[in-house]
Amino acid sequence: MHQASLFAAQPQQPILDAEGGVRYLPGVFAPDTCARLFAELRDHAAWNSEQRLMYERLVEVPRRVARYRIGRDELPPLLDAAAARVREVLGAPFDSVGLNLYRDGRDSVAPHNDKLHDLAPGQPIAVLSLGASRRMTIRAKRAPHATWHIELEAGSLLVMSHASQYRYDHGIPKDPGVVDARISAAFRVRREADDAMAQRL
Ligand SMILES: O=C(O)CCC(=O)C(=O)O
Ligand SMILES: [Fe+2]
Repeated sequence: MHQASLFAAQPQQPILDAEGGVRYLPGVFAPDTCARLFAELRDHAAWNSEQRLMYERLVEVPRRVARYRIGRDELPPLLDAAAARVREVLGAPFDSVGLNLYRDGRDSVAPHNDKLHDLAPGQPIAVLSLGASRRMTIRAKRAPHATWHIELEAGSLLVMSHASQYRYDHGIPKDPGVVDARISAAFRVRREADDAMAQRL
């Protein structure tokens, strides 16, 4: 089975497809920008605990989350600036951002693909990492389940194509060695925003 670990100082593209596959871009944001944004989000984002139905029981998801519509909700100011930068770097009209707060290595996100029904086809999903590094596991849904482990460092963008969500799951496994917090900001383009833009062209 294909297994690869990436701990990269250079851009990487572990998965290829017609929409850019999966790319890891380290160092897009400078360390001091990341530190300020991390502190702003940790202290001022509208964090929620969410519950999920699992085996007919409601359980709390093992992280905190917050969501904003870019251009419609009032974003924490540094997040607004970061969103503009991510739009510019990737040339995609991101209009929503989902935040995840992993308080320490006991927090995690289970393997999943991002729900595609309200996302614009052909547009990427970009995950900005802040705070502690955490390892993302990306795994092909089909046997023999090729797997990549990518160390997501502060300041990096992990960019996943829309198409990749059909063929791969991604997750952040628990890691007892991690004692510090991490925040990720997942930028997405909603389907309706893309339609509205197409109608204006
Ligand atoms: O925190 C991460 O790096 C991944 C988050 C994620 O997969 C999601 O919000 O859908
Ligand atoms: Fe995800």
